[in-house]
Order: sequence, then C-alpha cells, then structure tokens
Amino acid sequence: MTGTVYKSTGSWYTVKTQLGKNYQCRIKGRFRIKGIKSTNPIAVGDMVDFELETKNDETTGIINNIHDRRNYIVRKSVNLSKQTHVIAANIDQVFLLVTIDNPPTFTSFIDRFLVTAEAYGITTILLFNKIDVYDKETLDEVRYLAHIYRKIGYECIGISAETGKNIDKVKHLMTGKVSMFAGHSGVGKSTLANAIEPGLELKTKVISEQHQQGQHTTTFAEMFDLSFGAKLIDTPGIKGFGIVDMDKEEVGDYFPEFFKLKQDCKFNNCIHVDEPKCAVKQALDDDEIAYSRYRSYLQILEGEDEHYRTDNWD
Ligand SMILES: Nc1nc2c(ncn2[C@@H]2O[C@H](COP(=O)(O)OP(=O)(O)OP(=O)(O)O)[C@@H](O)[C@H]2O)c(=O)[nH]1
Ligand SMILES: [Zn+2]
Repeated sequence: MTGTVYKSTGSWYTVKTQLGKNYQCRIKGRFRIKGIKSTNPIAVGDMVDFELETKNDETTGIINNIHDRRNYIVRKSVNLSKQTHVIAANIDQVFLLVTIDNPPTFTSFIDRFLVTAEAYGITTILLFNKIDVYDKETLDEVRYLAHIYRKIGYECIGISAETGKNIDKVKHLMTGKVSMFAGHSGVGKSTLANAIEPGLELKTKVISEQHQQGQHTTTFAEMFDLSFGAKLIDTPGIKGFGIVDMDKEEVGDYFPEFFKLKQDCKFNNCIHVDEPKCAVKQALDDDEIAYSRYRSYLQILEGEDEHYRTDNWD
C-alpha cells in the first residue's frame, strides 16, 4: 500500500492512503536518505509504501520504502552531532505572514526567509496581515513592500485574518496544494488558519500553554486535510525555516532579481560586491533593485545570521 505521512510521533507514523484510510505505521529496518544525516528518516508529507501486519486483532503498517522527495525542510539538531531533523517534505508553498507592526516584520527577516525557501525549492506567497488596523501611512508601507516583492515575482496579498478580507484569495491559492504558514509570533498564523477552516486547532497554541506549565515538549509537524481540498502542514513554533548551508557564490542565485542579471556581470563568478562591471550593482544604481534587498544580501554574505538562527526557531 502507498500513503502520505500525516503525523509522526517518534516511532509511529500516521499514514493516510489515497482512499482516505489511516494506518499507524512503523519503520522496518533502517533507511538511508541520500545526502542528509537525519535524526528522523521519515517526515510529515513523505509518500511511503507499507505492508499490513495483524497481531492480536490489531492491524498496523510496516513502512518499507520512501518515495523520492520533491523538497524538504530541516532544522539543525540542538546538540552538536550535526544531524538534522527533517520537519516536513513535499511542500508546495509557504505563506509568509508579514505585519508592519504588532509585531514588526523587517525586510531582513523577509529576505532571509525567501532565500531559504528558494534554496529549498518552495514557492513563497507574502500575506500582509492585519490591514484592518493600519492607518494610511502603514498601508502605504504595505503597498511599497508589495510593490518591491511583486516586481521580483512573489505574489503578495493584503489580508485581514480578523475580518476575513481576501481570505477567499488565500483559500483559492491553497486548493489542491500542500501549504504551510510561517511568520513571527503574533502575526496571525492561528487566526488565519481558523479563518480559512473554522474549528481547526493548530498546535502552536497547545505548545505555548504547555510551555507555561514549564513542560518540555518536543514538537512534531502535522498535516491537516481542509474541507475545501487543501492540505496544511502545521509546524508548531515555526517562524521561518532552518538555515540552509550555502556558499557565498550561491547566495545571489536565491535572489531571483539578482540571478536574472548575473549573466550580464563581467565575471561569471561575480558576487556583486567589489567586482567591476557588475550588472546587479548597476541595477541598484538605476533603482531597478531595491536597496533593502541588496542590504539583506550583504548581511547574508557577511554571515550576520547568528541571531536569525535563533530568531527562526523558538
Ligand atoms: N486586528 C487584527 N488582529 C489580528 C489579525 N490576525 C490576528 N490578529 C491578532 O493578533 C494576535 C496574534 O494572533 P495569532 O493568530 O495568535 O498569531 P500567531 O502567528 O499564531 O502567533 P504564535 O502562535 O505565537 O506563532 C491575536 O490577538 C489575534 O487576534 C488581523 O487580521 N487583524
Ligand atoms: Zn555582479
């Protein structure tokens, strides 16, 4: 049988078949996944093959194969083993919720998020939330940011999870796809989830309640089937992605507007900093590239990312 992993709690995996039946499955033997050292061989979103086994009237599944992943996101383990933890696989798109204030979302955060998503091969859509409470000036800022990111090719929507403004547009984009919501704490991820699917309880809340009681909890992602034919992966405590290791020469490739110009730089290994006849710097001078984007790029190049690492994950 073949199915998709909806939930994993350590050694057991909830796998749903195409006919919509859930099986509790375990892994047979050991899996090795090319290229990554992972603490967990199978993650939410994985497509797996399994055999059924019945013992004492209880039927469970034994997973014996994992299908190739289209993409996956990881977080580095907190210990020093350099192992990674795969959070989720086969994600179609991520909605990054952005608020101008309450809390503020800075372009440096947005850009680092986008670079990482590009590196993972995941489409990002920017949702500017809480537009119901913004004054004219703040709305102008939303428009300005939306203009910058649309020009690069990112879809941008102004929404209000509270009033329901443009939620239909978000649902439309989600239909038939596997999505995730990300963004700083307090931007409205849970509120949005509830606006698109009333009654859906995301774990983010549960986890923070447990936190207050001083309990240490390991967080696991979970996939939900929504009523309008969409899938949502909930990853408790997620603000962004874990960091992808990349070389200096690679960073510019994940800024789509830089990447397009790269072929016009004099040097084909140009990193757009001090090189002469650099098409990216020329475009910056011509206001074709936003200064905030170039600044974020330099920050990433210079490795000013330590605080982002902790910022991205609770
Ligand atoms: N005015 C207004 N308030 C909103 C909107 N969306 C969310 N909020 C409020 O913002 C606060 C935070 O919203 P949450 O949905 O809990 O934010 P979250 O991103 O899930 O936060 P974490 O669980 O900490 O990651 C709540 O008080 C919401 O009522 C909105 O569109 N407009
Ligand atoms: Zn260049």
